[in-house]
Amino acid sequence: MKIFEKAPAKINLSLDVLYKREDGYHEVEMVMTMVDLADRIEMQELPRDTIIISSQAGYIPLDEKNLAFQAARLIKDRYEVKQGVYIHLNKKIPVAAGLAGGSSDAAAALRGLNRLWKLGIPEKELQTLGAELGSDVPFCISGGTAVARGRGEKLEPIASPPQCWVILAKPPINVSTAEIYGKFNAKKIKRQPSTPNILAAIQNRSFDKLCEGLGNVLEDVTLHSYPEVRHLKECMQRLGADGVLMSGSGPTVFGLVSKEAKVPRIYNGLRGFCKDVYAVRMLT
Ligand SMILES: C[C@](O)(CO)[C@H](O)COP(=O)(O)OP(=O)(O)OC[C@H]1O[C@@H](n2ccc(N)nc2=O)[C@H](O)[C@@H]1O
Ligand SMILES: Nc1ncnc2c1ncn2[C@@H]1O[C@H](COP(=O)(O)OP(=O)(O)OP(=O)(O)O)[C@@H](O)[C@H]1O
Repeated sequence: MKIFEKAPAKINLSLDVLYKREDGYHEVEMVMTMVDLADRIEMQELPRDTIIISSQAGYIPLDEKNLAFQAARLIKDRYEVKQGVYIHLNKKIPVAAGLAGGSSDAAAALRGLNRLWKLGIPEKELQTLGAELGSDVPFCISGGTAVARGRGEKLEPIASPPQCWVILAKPPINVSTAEIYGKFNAKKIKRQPSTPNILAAIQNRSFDKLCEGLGNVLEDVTLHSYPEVRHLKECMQRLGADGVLMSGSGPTVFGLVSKEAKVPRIYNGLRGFCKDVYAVRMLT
């Protein structure tokens, strides 16, 4: 049997860091939502006890470093599944971009293998498993829009933001999440927390307040270390996006745009100097 799962990209509408924890992770509070830029994952059962990963993308690991491989191994070990699986990743989400591409693949593999092997694992339990693979994986299991707390695994689903266009642009650099959290100094934050403002904007269905409320405390760290990200953010603002923010630890910058007529101008303006540009919708 062969099954398919979609693995959409996420963006952070807010990202507040409360403090650094004893375990080295940071306690966060953030609002995340999905956009309709997605990898497509194909899973096929193998009679042999093996996990094989392939992808059309030449630039991701295909061995045990791949998060989809780790997801398959975890579910096989935990539920004593003897069959194997062949997983093909049709990558569309740029890698190491701050869009949770690998995390979403891992979540899609957990959801898909739960179906393929008829394990009947409830969603909450899949999220607990996912947390062993990465902080963004639990959110990617359920998707939608949610407030994430803890290190990202404590989720509270909320209403979707007002519908709009999302323009994503990734400069040609890779940014390590560990490096950015490592350089972040919680004591030096100048900004007010953004999460309450985003929650209020969503509750009031106000696109303007959503744009005003956008905030990510990791942005200053990445913009300081990688000036090309700052340049991209300034370009997107100049081209007329209504609200602009870096997603996650970067380097992807997203712009929210309410009027469809403005999208081609911003898209084409960015494409002039940046290869990875996407105009997508939020997934509601
Ligand atoms: C930046 C975000 O993408 C925002 O959604 C997430 O907070 C990071 O999620 P992720 O990439 O799934 O992160 P993980 O793979 O769990 O962790 C990568 C590294 O980021 C740092 N990390 C991650 C999450 C967190 N709450 N605090 C941290 O300090 C840790 O150094 C960790 O070693
Ligand atoms: N299935 C996968 N797809 C993409 N990258 C993967 C995958 N599995 C492992 N990786 C590795 O994970 C690293 C981070 O890639 P990913 O695209 O998940 O980053 P990201 O979008 O910044 O994630 P996040 O937003 O969760 O921090 C890369 O170095 C990549 O080699």
